[in-house]
Amino acid sequence: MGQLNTTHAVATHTDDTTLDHPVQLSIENVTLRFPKPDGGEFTALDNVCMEVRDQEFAVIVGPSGCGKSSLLFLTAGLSHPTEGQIRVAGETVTEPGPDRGMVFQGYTLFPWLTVRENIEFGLKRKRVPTPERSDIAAHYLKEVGLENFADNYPKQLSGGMKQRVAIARALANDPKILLMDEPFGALDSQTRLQMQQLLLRVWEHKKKTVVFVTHDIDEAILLGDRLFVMGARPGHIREIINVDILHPRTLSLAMEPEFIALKRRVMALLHDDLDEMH
Ligand SMILES: Nc1ncnc2c1ncn2[C@@H]1O[C@H](COP(=O)(O)OP(=O)(O)OP(=O)(O)O)[C@@H](O)[C@H]1O
Repeated sequence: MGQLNTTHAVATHTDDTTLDHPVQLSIENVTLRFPKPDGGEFTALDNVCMEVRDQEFAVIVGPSGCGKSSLLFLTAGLSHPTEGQIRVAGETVTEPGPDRGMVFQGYTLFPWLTVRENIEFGLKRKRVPTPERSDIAAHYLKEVGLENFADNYPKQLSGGMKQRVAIARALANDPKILLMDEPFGALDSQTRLQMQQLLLRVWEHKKKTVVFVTHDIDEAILLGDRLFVMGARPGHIREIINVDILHPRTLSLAMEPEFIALKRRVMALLHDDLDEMH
């Protein structure tokens, strides 16, 4: 594939700079079962294997109930696999830790702290000295465009602004991986598009390893380097799709043939899955 006559270029595999990066997240033969109320067990995830490389933007996309959130919760250390293991930078995950930053759909800011204090929260816990803390907070306030809201409380912010604070707070701790579970799911469509652009810009600056869960195919293709398409009953990885489109990416990408072809491919996979469920 070569250059397009548009603002978005399609990468060849030799352009793909993350291919030779070390593996940052490794999900190894992970099975997750829950006890059923009437006895027996329900298998939510079946032998899931995936690897995410340093600086890669990985998107997990799939139908409702296929286990996307469960996989992210396991990676966060908020729950434990029935079988298999998860490693971050080679270390087995046993509990939540500062190496994994989390941004979820619900606004999880501390309501009694200002925007600046929310962003500084993790740094304070790590006993980072005050001047350094202030510099880091100022940097991330600027990164998410909230310099003028540093002293506001969460209740004074819109939904999009709250999620910008959540992103800044997660990044301020300099995690190895940013875990994002439908972070824009509660936002109106216009704000959601703006947030996607903001996240892309921040990612293009910071090049953090990201694992992002969504059921929105457009969002998945716009943001992701690789899509892990999941199927349900039980949850499994159906296919891994490379999104060979160079950055910077903008919303106009959705009009381009490569984007539409990828969207068709993912939709076909998800529809197959729905057909199997009926
Ligand atoms: N604590 C639990 N106890 C029993 N079953 C659970 C539990 N948590 C999740 N499940 C089940 O596991 C399956 C996967 O759930 P999960 O929330 O991970 O899916 P999802 O793909 O994130 O769905 P959605 O897109 O609707 O949020 C679902 O069938 C869900 O009902």
